[in-house]
Amino acid sequence: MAYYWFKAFHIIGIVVWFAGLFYLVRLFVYHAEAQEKPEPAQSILKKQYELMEKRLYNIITTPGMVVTVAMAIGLISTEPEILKSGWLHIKLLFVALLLIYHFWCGRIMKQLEKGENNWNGQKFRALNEAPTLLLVVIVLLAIFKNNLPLDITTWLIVGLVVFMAASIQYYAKIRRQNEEKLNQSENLVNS
Ligand code: HEM
Repeated sequence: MAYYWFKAFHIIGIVVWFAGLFYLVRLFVYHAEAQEKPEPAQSILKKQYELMEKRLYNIITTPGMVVTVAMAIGLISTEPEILKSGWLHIKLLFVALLLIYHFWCGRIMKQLEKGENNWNGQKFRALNEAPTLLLVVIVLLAIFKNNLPLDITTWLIVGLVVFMAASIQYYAKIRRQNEEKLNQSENLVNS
């Protein structure tokens, strides 16, 4: 029975962790764009995003990670045989990448606070696609385990995820270009 409790809270931890990671990097997008705004808007927005990022990272994202990992340790300690499974070893490689991404985001947060990060919104938007790919691969490994099919269906699904991520980036780019054009024509009318 303990195994099911660990698994339930493992999945709850994952949901919380990913919600935090996705929202954090979205805040980085707004934060980076705020740095291009005129004063006093720039300082006001910067302060607000710093506060939101810190709270999100410390109260949601990191606890989500801790719960996920702690419950995984619980799962393994109740069924140590699992440690011999090949799929778990591969999954752990991707989880390691996810952990690196998590702490790297924490570093970016501090750099933004000190004004030491000069990434633009576009770069952060692209960065926000990385956890999507990790999520898909890790969940597929956890579900299919050693039977993960590497046939056309899997590649079609991975291709679809990449296509969706690229389409979102493309749509955001077109929308920003239209906004810039609108702002330029408004400035022309006002001047
Ligand atoms: C320290 C890192 C992790 C370890 C050691 C770990 C280990 C495990 C173990 C032992 C199970 C039980 C497998 C079973 O009952 O068949 C499990 C289930 C699961 N894990 Fe993880 N996990 C980790 C992180 C993650 C992450 C980051 C995700 C998602 C991105 C994830 C997704 C899942 C899912 C969806 C299940 C349920 C699979 C099922 O019931 O068939 N895990 N994990």
